[in-house]
Amino acid sequence: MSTATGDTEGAGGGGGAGGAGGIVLVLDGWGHAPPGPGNALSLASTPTLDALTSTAGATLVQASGEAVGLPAGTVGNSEIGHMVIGAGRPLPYDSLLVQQEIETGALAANAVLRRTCARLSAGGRALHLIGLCSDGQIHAHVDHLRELLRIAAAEGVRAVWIHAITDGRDVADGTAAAYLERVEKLAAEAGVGRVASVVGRGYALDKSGDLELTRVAALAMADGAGTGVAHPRDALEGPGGSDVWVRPSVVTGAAGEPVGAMGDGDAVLFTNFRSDRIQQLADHLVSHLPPRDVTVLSLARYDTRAAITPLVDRADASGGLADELERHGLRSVRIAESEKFEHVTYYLNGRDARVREVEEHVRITADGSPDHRAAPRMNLPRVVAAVAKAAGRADVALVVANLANIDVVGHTGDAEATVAAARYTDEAVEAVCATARRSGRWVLLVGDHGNAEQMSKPGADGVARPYGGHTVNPVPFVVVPAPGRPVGQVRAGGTLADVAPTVLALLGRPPGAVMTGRALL
Ligand SMILES: O=C(O)[C@H](O)COP(=O)(O)O
Ligand SMILES: [Mn+2]
Ligand SMILES: [Mn+2]
Repeated sequence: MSTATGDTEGAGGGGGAGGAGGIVLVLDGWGHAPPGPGNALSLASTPTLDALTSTAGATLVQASGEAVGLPAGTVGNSEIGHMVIGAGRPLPYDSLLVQQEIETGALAANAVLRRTCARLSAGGRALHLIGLCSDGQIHAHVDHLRELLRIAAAEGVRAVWIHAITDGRDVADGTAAAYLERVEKLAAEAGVGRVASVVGRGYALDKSGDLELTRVAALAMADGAGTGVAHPRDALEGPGGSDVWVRPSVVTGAAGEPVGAMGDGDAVLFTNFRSDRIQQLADHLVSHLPPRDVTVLSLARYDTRAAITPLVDRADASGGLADELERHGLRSVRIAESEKFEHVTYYLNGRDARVREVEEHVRITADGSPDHRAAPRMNLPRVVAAVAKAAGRADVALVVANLANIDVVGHTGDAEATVAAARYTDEAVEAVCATARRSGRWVLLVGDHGNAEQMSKPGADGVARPYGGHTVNPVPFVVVPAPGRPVGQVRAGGTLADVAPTVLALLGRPPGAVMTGRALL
């Protein structure tokens, strides 16, 4: 992963910039939908964004589904959004690659998976499947679990334990019971598999570094240490208050013993296709399991410290904006709060942790794990100040900043807090545009996927519930010209793949050789 610096500029020097250069603002979760009661963006007072999105420099671009390299009809997400913004082309995302390997039969023929199943079958040992149980398609999909259960049964594995992680963030809260029921049905259809533990994603998928949350999740899955329940759905009755915070619960047998603790000779397969939130748990589990000799695999490649063998590998994302800026010797400063720091560095660079000589990373850190519902402004003033500081430097060609509020607060599902987040974001955009005018820079604003424009959604039972997940809506794309340098009408019908070519054009450079996107100017 990328190196982090404090609120001051990171190390590094060199690399002049032709002209004053520009500022790219990724407004995370900034989707477009008609005004309406569930659209927090249209409900909020956002005079600056309203004016900017009504200019000739504004259009809508696609940020979901096949336009960015996701399965058709799939909502966008921050990882693929920032990867495609950086790559200048759609990238087959891990969820699409897994789906393709299921459809072609390649996953069922995977040598590592078949060898592992054969060993478990011969030795009477268990396979443990750990993953987010929903069809949110941001981190995982229960359809992938269905295929893995089918393969395990076909390969003769007789003991398969499912360690279910409940969602409530990528799908509506209050739907965990329906998904648990769906998982049990999938196991019954496959003829193998039982739920052994149920843990909320707040514990199991923490990525803030709160290792106590990770520890209690891992102990429930590995050792059967947690609140004992007779049936998986009983875990939802606990005090957690939401699907996200279902306390680590363990299904127990007649004598109160955990039914599916991990034993010597077992194997674990993580079924999330996205790494950033499960890697903390995976690393902890790998270090906790010994002296038990347990094989650990993952469905897709993870950015863990431990070497975990993936069943499906990643697409190449090199040759993007970071490589082109380096090739032209153009210095960039990347700025974001912790929640989105990896996105404007590691993911924008194509999941490449190398910090280039012409790159500086600024992480704006928050104290503790803040309650975003109560504090929707987050650390915006410090992000804006860091942007102004970088924009004031003549050696900086490009400032890239992520304004996280609309998405991070949107994920709480609290429409009122998200309206406030949108208002604060509008103020921040006005401040950045003023900085740009003072420093003679252009500004490019773009969403990475939708979220706040849809804050309610009917659940599986048809009942409208608060919805904090992402959408398939297009996102606004706006170029604010540098003072005295008009840009004219931007082209309609674009996608996130056109952002990097547009940035390079604004910097007076051609698109990268492997970029299929084209400048929208
Ligand atoms: O991980 C999360 O916070 C959400 O599940 C996905 O949000 P992101 O794709 O915007 O990070
Ligand atoms: Mn995002
Ligand atoms: Mn999000």
